[in-house]
Amino acid sequence: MTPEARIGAAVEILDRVLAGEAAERALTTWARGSRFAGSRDRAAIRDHVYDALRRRRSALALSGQAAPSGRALMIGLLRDAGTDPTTIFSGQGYAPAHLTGDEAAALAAAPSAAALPEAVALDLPDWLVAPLKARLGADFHAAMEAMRHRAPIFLRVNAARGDRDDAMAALAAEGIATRPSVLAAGALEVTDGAARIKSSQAYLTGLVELQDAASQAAVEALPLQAGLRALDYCAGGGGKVLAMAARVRGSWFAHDADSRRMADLPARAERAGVAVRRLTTAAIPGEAPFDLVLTDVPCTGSGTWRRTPQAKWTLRPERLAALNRTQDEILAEAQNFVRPGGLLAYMTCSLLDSENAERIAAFLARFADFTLELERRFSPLDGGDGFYLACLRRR
Ligand SMILES: C[S@@+](CC[C@H](N)C(=O)[O-])C[C@H]1O[C@@H](n2cnc3c(N)ncnc32)[C@H](O)[C@@H]1O
Repeated sequence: MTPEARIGAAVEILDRVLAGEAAERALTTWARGSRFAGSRDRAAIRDHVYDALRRRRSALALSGQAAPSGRALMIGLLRDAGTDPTTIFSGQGYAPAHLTGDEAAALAAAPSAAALPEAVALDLPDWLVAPLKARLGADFHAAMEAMRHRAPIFLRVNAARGDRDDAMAALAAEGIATRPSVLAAGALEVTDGAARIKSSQAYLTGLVELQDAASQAAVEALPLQAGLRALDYCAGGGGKVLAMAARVRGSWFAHDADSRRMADLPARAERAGVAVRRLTTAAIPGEAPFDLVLTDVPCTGSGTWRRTPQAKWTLRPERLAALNRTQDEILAEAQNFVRPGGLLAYMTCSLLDSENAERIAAFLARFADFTLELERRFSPLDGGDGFYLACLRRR
């Protein structure tokens, strides 16, 4: 496909996403109906679509148009990249059709990138600027600029299967280039060949797992002693419990309010060479107390919006408030299962204080037998996703 045809495909897919379809689904549907597209084409189109979704607000402003559409976003994105959109929207061959009179007039009247208001230039909903500034301070601008770009891909080396050098060599032999990340001892950043990861032997045999480096760093910061009994209370697919189990020997338990979310956990644990027992909510009291209860709670995911940019635009204050209530409830439930002297760990992939330090302050005000022992905050400027960890010790 020509570069113009790829942009035409992105326009088509973006229109479906703007009409309410999930980006992944729209990309897959398009690829199924477009067998002529090779893997490089699909990767380039995917990049266009995700760039446009991350930079939806600035791209629309740079197009000069009022209503978002695939064409408007791609016109704005091209302008942002310093390309004259009329050279791509040429109507020739498989290129998208010429700019209409209205599109050309809007483009001529559109502001320059330098003239965009802060929230528009940084691609943020207005209401999130103040809380993010409060949290990030002097890093606000650089961190939000980082969030406008594609996130790096990280692997976690499974210490139960091999060390970092083994993993780098095995991956390199399969055409996947990596470099060590400074964020976590077991983290590798993928620099080439990411599309091959899931079919590689290193992945299929459990030597490496896909996991963001900040998540890995948070798990590495947990004080884990060999022989401990630990419950991952919001286990989902098991990313955290598998990372903990790879670090030290212990008895590992996993729970999720929606047990279907743990469906893949047995296969992942087997691949990783660790044992994790799944528990229903009713079975937890029979196994409690635990030395460690981890609550990797549902959150806005504001630290991961590079990967899930649609979520940035759909979040509303009411949804954030509802999440805060759930976060408080989960902490209040989970503390029941921590032994005296044990640890309650709280994690989010959010940058917002209202989901992080404020929840911990609310918890400590309510449960006087816990003290804050450790707190870590990660921003995209550290290299991985935005992430938060608090460890609370029960007296
Ligand atoms: C951020 S995800 C967990 C991700 C997972 N720990 C991982 O590393 O792959 C949050 C999980 O909390 C679960 N959840 C929501 N409400 C819950 C509750 N009241 N008790 C336990 N789990 C809950 C959700 O079903 C979801 O799977």
